Parts: sequence; C-alpha cells; structure tokens
Amino acid sequence: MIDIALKLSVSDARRRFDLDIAFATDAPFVALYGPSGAGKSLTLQAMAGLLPVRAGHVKLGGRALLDTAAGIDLPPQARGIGYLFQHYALFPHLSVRDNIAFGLTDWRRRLTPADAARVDELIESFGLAGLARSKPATLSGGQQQRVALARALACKPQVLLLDEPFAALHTTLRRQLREELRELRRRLGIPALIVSHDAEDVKALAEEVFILDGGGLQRRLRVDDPDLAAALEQVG
Ligand SMILES: Nc1ncnc2c1ncn2[C@@H]1O[C@H](COP(=O)(O)OP(=O)(O)OP(=O)(O)O)[C@@H](O)[C@H]1O
Repeated sequence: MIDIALKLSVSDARRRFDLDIAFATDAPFVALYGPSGAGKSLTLQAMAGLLPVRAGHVKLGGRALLDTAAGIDLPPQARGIGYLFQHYALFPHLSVRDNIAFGLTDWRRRLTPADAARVDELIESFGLAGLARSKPATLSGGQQQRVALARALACKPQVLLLDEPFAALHTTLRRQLREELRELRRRLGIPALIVSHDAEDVKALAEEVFILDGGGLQRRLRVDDPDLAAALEQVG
C-alpha cells in the first residue's frame, strides 16, 4: 500500500508552486499523469525525501517514511526507495559499474563483497556486462535507461519511482522496454509509480492512474475504467 499526503511549496525569486496531494492505493503499478508543470516530479521527489514537506505523510506498506505530525522524516537513503530520475541523471564521470554501485559505496567509494556481488548481478541481468567500464555518454539511450534502472534497484528498494523512464527513446524501443519493465516489476514484486506524458505508457503499464493538475489530484481512474482513454486524451 502506498499512502501519501503531501503539502509543500517550492519557490524562487519570481515563482511559487504549491503542491497539495493525497492518495492511498494498493495498485502494484500506479501512473501519475498530467500536463507539464502539474507537480508530478515534485510528488516523486517529496516521496523520496528530496524535498522538504510542510505537512503530511509518506507510508509504504504501513511503514512511515515521513509523518510530520509524529516527527518522522527518514533521510532519502533510509527510505528504501528506488528512483529513476527524469533524463536518468547518470554521473558522467563514472563508469557504468560505478554509477550502479554509487548508492552502495561508502565515502571512500568502497563496496562490501556482498554489495559488489549485487552490482555484478545487476550488470549481468541488465545485459550491461560488455559496457561495465564505459562512461554514460558513450551509451545508447536504451543502454543508459538500463543503467539508470539498475542503479535504482541496487539498494533493493521497497518501491520504485520512475520519472519519465522512456522519454528519450524512440517508439520501437519504448514498446520493448515497457514490456521489460512490466515483467521486471512483476518479478521483483514491489510497487512502482511512474510519471509519464505518454498515454500509451499509462495504458500498457498502470493498474491505476492519478491525473494531476495545478499541484493537486484531479481524478483517479482504474485502468479498466471505460472513461480512461477519454480522460487521458483530454489531458494530452
Ligand atoms: N525550485 C522551484 N522553484 C519554483 N518553482 C518550481 C521549483 N521546482 C519546480 N517548480 C515548478 O513547480 C511546477 C511543478 O513542477 P514538476 O517538475 O513537478 O512538474 P511536472 O508535472 O513533473 O512537469 P513535467 O511533466 O513537465 O516534468 C512547475 O511549474 C515548476 O516550474
């Protein structure tokens, strides 16, 4: 069960944006859908502990990662969240292997033998063995996506947050990787939350869809809801 309630504001000298969103769901694959600037990425960032939340909670399977009323606010690395960032945010100066290992290393960049074995296993299972020493800039879009996904999974997360995981990919690859992602999530048995602009991603992957606009939740629909296609089209 993913259970969130988030009230927060972000601002710079000229702009301010207020996010006020709450939902609880048992769906294994959830999509956040909505126009550009609706607050989708901010929702993921707040769940992961990357943004200060004024009031609210983030609960995963009954475990509170954040609960402002109870004074609970776990740091990002203690939340058990795997995060695939928009545009992947791979470290350009690190090899594929070091990117995947990044969250597991200590301050000297050392891995325990168990974590090193985990990294090797991820490299193998994502078909990256021949690329382990390469830098991200030398990889194709699909290969970069696999590295980002492997990095998100390195910490054995309890939930996977995916911000536009297919945005940089062309249609055929997108379709193939969608399939792979669906299989992977099923195999891992953890819930996933995806942000996407693409109605096809939503229809292919999600069991439940949350439509956001202006920093709030507009509507929630099950994927078998007869209104889904029209609701997605209206936003798109
Ligand atoms: N630090 C900040 N200061 C001011 N405004 C911000 C800040 N960070 C984000 N915003 C604004 O908050 C709004 C929501 O941003 P968010 O990244 O969540 O949108 P989104 O729904 O993910 O959009 P997209 O689909 O284009 O990625 C946007 O208008 C954005 O410009």
